[in-house]
Amino acid sequence: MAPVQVKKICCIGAGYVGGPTCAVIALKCPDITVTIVDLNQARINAWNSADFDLPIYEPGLEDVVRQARGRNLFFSTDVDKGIKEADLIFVSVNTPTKKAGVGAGFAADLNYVELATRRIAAIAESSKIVVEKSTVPCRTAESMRTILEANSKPNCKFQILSNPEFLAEGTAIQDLLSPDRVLIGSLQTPEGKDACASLADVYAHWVPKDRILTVGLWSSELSKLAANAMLAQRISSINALSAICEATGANIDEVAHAVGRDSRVGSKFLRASVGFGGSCFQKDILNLVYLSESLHLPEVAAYWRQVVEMNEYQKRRFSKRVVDTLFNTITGKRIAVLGFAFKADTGDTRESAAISLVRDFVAERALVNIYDPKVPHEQIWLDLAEAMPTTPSATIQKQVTLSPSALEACKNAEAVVIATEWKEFKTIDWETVYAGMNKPAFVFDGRMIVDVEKLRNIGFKVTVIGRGERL
Ligand SMILES: NC(=O)C1=CN([C@@H]2O[C@H](COP(=O)(O)OP(=O)(O)OC[C@H]3O[C@@H](n4cnc5c(N)ncnc54)[C@H](O)[C@@H]3O)[C@@H](O)[C@H]2O)C=CC1
Ligand SMILES: O=C(O)[C@H]1O[C@H](OP(=O)(O)OP(=O)(O)OC[C@H]2O[C@@H](n3ccc(=O)[nH]c3=O)[C@H](O)[C@@H]2O)[C@H](O)[C@@H](O)[C@@H]1O
Repeated sequence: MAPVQVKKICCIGAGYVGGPTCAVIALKCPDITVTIVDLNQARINAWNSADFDLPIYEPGLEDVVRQARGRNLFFSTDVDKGIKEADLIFVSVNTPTKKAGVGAGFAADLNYVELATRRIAAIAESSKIVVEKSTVPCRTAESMRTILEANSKPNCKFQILSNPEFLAEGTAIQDLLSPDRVLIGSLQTPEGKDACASLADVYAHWVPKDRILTVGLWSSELSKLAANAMLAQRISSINALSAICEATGANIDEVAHAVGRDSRVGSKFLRASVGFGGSCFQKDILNLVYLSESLHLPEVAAYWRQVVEMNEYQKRRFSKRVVDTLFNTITGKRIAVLGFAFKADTGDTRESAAISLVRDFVAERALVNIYDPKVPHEQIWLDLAEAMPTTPSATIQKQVTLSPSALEACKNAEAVVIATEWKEFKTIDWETVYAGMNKPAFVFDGRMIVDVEKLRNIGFKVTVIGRGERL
């Protein structure tokens, strides 16, 4: 059997990964019809909206969707039709951390993957290649195969591939158009290798062949967890060093620069911060911790767990530094929090460090003004309610104000806290901010974006992550 030429792709899950990934596939493969399906009607409506008011904000995404939608890119809630017509199906559903039951707080909740897989088995009338796009624990493909084989019609054969996604939010389109690598894992059987070649042909429409890596299924699944764990580990390492810098007078920017110039270390992903956020780093590391424990490797589990613990410490340490600096109390004081997304250029707030900061400030009975250029206000209220389940919503609403601009958020504040590195925060009119603040006016930069000297000259008391006060 030769590799099949893929003509119709269905992607189950129209989220941050399924949407951009398959939109780019449609853009680059005009000969392939791509249908992205989701159970969430509101999300699909937004993808289909006449004014391209897409459900996620991602630079360059609208342009891609404008070019391909209606041509060979379709969004639909008709999951069954999508499955039936496709010869290749991406499963790109959410895999959050389990909240209850065995492995709660660590293991990945594979319920959505299983439901999607069962739906494929129930609906498919012909053979298909099923691709795990979601990030899953090692050997999930085996469970998917068992479910498919046990429930499918006799004439349907399924090949399972692992094709983890490495895009980062905020740069998703750029990452997809020019990936460092595309990873495809398959069983090393002739059928598995053929399926792998079929998917590789799809990517070969625009990705150079030497960037398409083909490996075994389990290596592919584990590589995704490993990549995220190692990226997050770099941030926790630099953040751990930032605490030493603050205590000694060293400057974390200078340390990161000096260390990163060693070509074996490399300069990327060494920016100290108020803590990493995003939907995946913590989830995927906890998943790795759970996997290690299940494999009776407690030392390995403890090693990776520390990456997450260091991140929690970093967030706590930062809010404590704010309280300590404001004379050990922030009760009744107004604090402007600039940025609520977990990083710049996204409206996503999942696991954002800003949520922890605001929660800590509210617990200290401060008044908090929040401004973010992209995060919808309803999302901020939802996140705060979830972060403070025992605090009445009336209390949260009384203490927290959502501001329409950075300048507005800073009015009458005692302190400005920069939680997200949005570009516009680099060009704030600090003189105007200073004039409108109570004195002494403090700035806490959790992202190392302000010009410290300039702000000190204006009169601000400036605290930057990873910088001690000693000169
Ligand atoms: N967000 C990111 O930047 C990245 C995420 N990933 C991984 O990709 C996967 C998806 O992540 P996101 O796109 O961020 O999640 P998401 O939550 O934005 O999207 C998942 C979508 O799947 C839909 N869905 C769930 N079950 C379904 C079903 N049975 N049928 C149809 N639709 C269904 C949900 O309604 C939702 O819209 C996760 O495993 C994640 O770890 C991987 C790389 C990057
Ligand atoms: O599996 C995933 O979901 C994705 O997770 C991350 O992507 P993402 O979380 O979107 O964004 P990153 O740029 O990695 O940033 C994550 C967090 O780390 C923080 N960060 C990043 C880099 C750095 O040097 N310092 C730092 O604090 C960011 O501000 C952000 O809060 C990975 O970079 C992607 O390769 C991966 O596909």
